[in-house]
Formats: sequence, structure tokens, C-alpha cells
Amino acid sequence: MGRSNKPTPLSPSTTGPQPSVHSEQGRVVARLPTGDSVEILLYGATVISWKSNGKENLWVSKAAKLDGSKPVRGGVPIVFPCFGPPPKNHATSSLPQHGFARSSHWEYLGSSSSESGSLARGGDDSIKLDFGLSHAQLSEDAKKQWPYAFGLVYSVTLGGKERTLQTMLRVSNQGKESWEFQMLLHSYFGVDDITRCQINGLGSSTYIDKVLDASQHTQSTPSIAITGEVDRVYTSIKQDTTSIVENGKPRLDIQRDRLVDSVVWNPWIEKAKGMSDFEPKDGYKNMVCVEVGAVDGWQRLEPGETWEGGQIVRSHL
Ligand SMILES: O=P(O)(O)OC[C@H]1O[C@H](O)[C@H](O)[C@@H](O)[C@@H]1O
Repeated sequence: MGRSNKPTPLSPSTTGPQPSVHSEQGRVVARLPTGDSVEILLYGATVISWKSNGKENLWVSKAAKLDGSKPVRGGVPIVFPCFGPPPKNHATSSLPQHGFARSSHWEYLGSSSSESGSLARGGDDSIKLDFGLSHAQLSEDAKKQWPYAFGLVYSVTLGGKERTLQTMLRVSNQGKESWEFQMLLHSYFGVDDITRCQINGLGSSTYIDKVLDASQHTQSTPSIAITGEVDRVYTSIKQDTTSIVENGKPRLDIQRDRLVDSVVWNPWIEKAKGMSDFEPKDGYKNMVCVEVGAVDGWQRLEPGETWEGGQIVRSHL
């Protein structure tokens, strides 16, 4: 394993095309010999592009702010340490919706490539990029709003053979008192036509319907069709994978790793109109958010403890 934070080809001992990483102007781009690539903005450690087979898997609004003035509308923003508007009378109650991770400036910690990264192995190279955020890096506002000693390491791994993107968040308590958090990887996936998509793998799970009345329901059908605004928080999901199927063919498999909750969100016509950074306005037809996380109640970390969870997404493009 080689680590570097300079633009460099990885696995220098291998011959032929090699994975490469390039870091400049607040972005890190990694590319595999296959041409598959991933791009991460240090602002929020937001994955803003993941291409496989020359096609983009993620949806990013044309009006998304990429200058650090607002969380990115699209890609994979990180929700931490609270999901949604924080509850009153909780340690997170002064924080903005979805917390501070998506609007903080993260540090690029470096890259590593897998030892098996030779073309002789059939293009199963992978590149892992690590990003870090701790209390000291927060804005003065966020420091006051959530005064806990924490460490986050976010690892983004682009896998060649299976066309995967793995995003894992490691949370550690570096202080002397315990604290609680929620987390969510708010992935905006791109589709050609949402009306031809189905979301599979949530059957029999219970969910809170935030569009209706925040009431609890059970998913009675194995597939969900998106035909209007959807904002559902599925909890304690038994299946480990949620799939997006388009035109009857698998498009993306989203596998939860040490997580059991997922949000399914599409703003549809009216909500999209109400978001200034959502463009084009009919972009809701080309996206769906399937957001893996730990949002049912709170995860509690004692001093010195570490927690990890994330996703492995496989593209069928
Ligand atoms: O507009 P944002 O703060 O990025 O939130 C976008 C959406 O995130 C999640 O999916 C929530 O369940 C939605 O209720 C929310 O509207």
C-alpha cells in the first residue's frame, strides 16, 4: 500500500496504465486504467462525480454551489451529526438541518491503491481516498453549536472490476465525555427516467412517511415506483441491499455496510421548484436519493470509542 497526497500514479511497480490521483483547487480526482473515475470536493468531502463505463452515476444539480457557500445539491453529501432539523432539547439542537459535515472544509489525508492493482488481474485495481474532519477544523459557529471532540475519517474507494464505489465513515470520540450522533450518506443517483424506475429491496420494512403525516407504515410491496414526491425514512431494514432498476434492468445496487436505515427521497415538481439550487426544474425526473444511514434514534459513543458504517454501490452501466 502506498500513501501520497501529491498528484501521482499509484502502484509504481506495475507496468502499463495505472490508477492515478490528482488533487488541486479543493478537489481530488482519482482515475482507474479502465477510465472509471471519482471526484470529491473537499467542501463537505462531497463526492460530486462517479463515472463508470464513461457514464455518470450521480446526479448533481446544474445550480449546485461548488464554491463552499452552500451544501452541494447532488452527489453524496454527508449528513452528520444530526439528520433533518435537529430535535429541541438535544445536544444537536443548535445545528443546521443535516448537521455540519456537508458544509465543513475537510482535509485530504491521502490515497492508497490495492496490492492487486495490476491489469493482469483483469482490471481489479482500486483506489482509496481518505478525508478527515475534526473539531479543530470546524467553523467557529459549529464549534460552539456542537462542542465535542470528534474525529471523522471518510474513505472513498473506487473499485474497477465490479464497478463499485465504496464510501465509509469512521466516527471516533476523542474527548472525555460521551456524545450522540446520527449519520447518513445522502446519495443523489442519476437515472434516465424516474417513471421507468423501481426501487427494490425495502419490502416488509417499516418507514416514516414525511410527505404524508410523519406516520409509520409498512412497505407492503417488494418494489416502489416513484410517481410523485417521496420522502420516506425506512428503519431496521432486513435486506442489506436496495436496488434501482430501470426499464426492468438493474441500474445500481446500494449495499449497506453496518447500517440498517435508508431514506428514499424525490422532491418531484413543487419541491424542486422551491429549491433555488435545484436545476433544471424537471431534474427530479433524472434522480432519486437512496440514502443509507443510522437515523433511527442516536448512536452513542463513549470516550475512546469508534464507530463505522457506509455503503458499497455497484453500477451496472
Ligand atoms: O434540502 P436539504 O437540507 O439538502 O434536504 C434534502 C432532503 O434530505 C432528506 O432526504 C430528507 O429526508 C428530506 O426531508 C430533505 O428534504
